[in-house]
Amino acid sequence: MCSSEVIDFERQLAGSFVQQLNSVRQTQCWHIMPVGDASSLLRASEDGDGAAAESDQRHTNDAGTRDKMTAGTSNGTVGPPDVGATSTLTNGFSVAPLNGEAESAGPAMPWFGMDIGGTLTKLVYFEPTDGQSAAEADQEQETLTNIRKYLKSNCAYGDTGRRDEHLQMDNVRMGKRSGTLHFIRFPTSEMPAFLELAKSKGMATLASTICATGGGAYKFEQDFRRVVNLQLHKFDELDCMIHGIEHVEDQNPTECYYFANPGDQSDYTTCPYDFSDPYPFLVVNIGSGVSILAVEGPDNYRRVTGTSLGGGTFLGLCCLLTGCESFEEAIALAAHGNSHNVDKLVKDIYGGDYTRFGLSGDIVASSFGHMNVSEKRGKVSRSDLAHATLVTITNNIGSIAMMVANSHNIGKVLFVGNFLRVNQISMQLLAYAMNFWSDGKLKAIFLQHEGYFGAVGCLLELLRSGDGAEDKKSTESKKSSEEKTDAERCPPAPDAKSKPVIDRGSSASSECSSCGRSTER
Ligand SMILES: Nc1ncnc2c1ncn2[C@@H]1O[C@H](COP(=O)(O)OP(=O)(O)OP(=O)(O)O)[C@@H](O)[C@H]1O
Ligand SMILES: CC(C)(CO)[C@@H](O)C(=O)NCCC(=O)O
Repeated sequence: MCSSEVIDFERQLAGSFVQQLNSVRQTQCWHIMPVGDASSLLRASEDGDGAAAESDQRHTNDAGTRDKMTAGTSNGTVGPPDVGATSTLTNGFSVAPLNGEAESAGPAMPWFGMDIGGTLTKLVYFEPTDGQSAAEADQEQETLTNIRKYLKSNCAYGDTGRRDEHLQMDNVRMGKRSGTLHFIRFPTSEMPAFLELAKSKGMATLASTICATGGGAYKFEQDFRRVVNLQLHKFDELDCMIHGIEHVEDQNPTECYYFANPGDQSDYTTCPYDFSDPYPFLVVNIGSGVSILAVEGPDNYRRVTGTSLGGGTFLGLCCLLTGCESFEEAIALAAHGNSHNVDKLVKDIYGGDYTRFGLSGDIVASSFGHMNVSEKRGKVSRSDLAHATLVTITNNIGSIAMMVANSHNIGKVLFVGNFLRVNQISMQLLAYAMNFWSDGKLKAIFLQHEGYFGAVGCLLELLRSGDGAEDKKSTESKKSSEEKTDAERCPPAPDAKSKPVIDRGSSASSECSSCGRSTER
């Protein structure tokens, strides 16, 4: 994955990360946030002003919180499109307002979408702003008003819940309503405290529909019922993510962006990517683990493969190796480290290049390959270890994404997931590697709302399914037989024992869980 340029690039990254932070702040690149956003335990209490002040400090820009493209682009084409009689928003995009009184179609408020992941829970809250009808206002319970006020007046909830104010989307269309989308996250490990907090805010008294996706929608279903008397309506996490991406991108012309000069290690300029002709594209969702999806058209995608070496691996290994306590701390350490003190390069083995197979001497031959020598172990810093861990995980994901893109003949690769949060090093490395190894044919595309698409898509699924009264996987019925899993293709034999099937993609052959026969994909 690495070349001499990658190596130099990584080196420079380490040295110049602080400089980057400063320069991107000057160019209003909102997604680069100062480190130190350390989370601790979520308490069932409000932080109020103090927390909001802490959060405000992390913003790179007070007014136009989503205008990272405006000053950072090279082509000058950035900004809201000319959409005629629409409202232009402070956050850089526009939507047509609803005419007249708001339509009351859709499930009862409040509208939440929740993605309960292996590491982080993402919550989106939709606040209608298209003018409440008198009837709606009368119906609104005091509890609901209080919850709305509580969510909106804080940027931190307890010690670990955070509202990502810089991602807020105003005048966004959801179903037949328009309003503001708020983005909130907290560690999934704090779910018990979150449920107690929700209970203390009166959620149990609201007969509302809560839709949820992610593995935790299944894992915590009983807890939601027991603690807050809520029945979860569950939706598939990958359906939700794809729909969330398409909807957010549709509402925000600057959602997608790419590095203008991925081959130039000193140029951090980003440009909005025009995603109006999207198909086919690859989605690499880097969460705790990694899922890679090939999207051929609307409601036509397939999970091609995945890897367990993802964001959770980076964080877990970093905590073990450096004693750090949070993702933010791990990223801050990595920014000051040098992975070459940890990794063994081709030239460490060959004394130079391995020319026959085009391997430059500066390519990493073996990640962490120096660490078997006690003298070298004695010399590495915590930062070097953090940097090497980040580079190892990132390069591995990039390498798998490249192989999948090439084998499926797909040129656009969307990288999403919270691993990329405040993680300029990985984004830059992915952009560089994709470009370098494909001779510029593959484009790495990043999205502003990184890890929130599942939660947005989940709320959309609720609206699509009317009152959300039944669990459904929205695209299930549309899957072609090629996309279906063995169990879906073959109806279970009456006496079939359930045998796990690992679906790692089209080239894999596996055994059908139902009939036991070998299947080629
Ligand atoms: N504040 C944070 N706390 C913990 N991890 C964070 C934080 N910010 C970013 N991360 C990174 O994001 C990853 C989780 O990303 P994401 O929320 O997209 O996945 P998830 O939904 O929890 O996991 P999965 O989809 O595999 O169930 C973590 O493993 C870590 O690398
Ligand atoms: C299990 C999920 C889908 C949960 O989001 C994710 O963590 C993942 O895709 N992990 C990688 C699993 C694999 O090895 O394919």
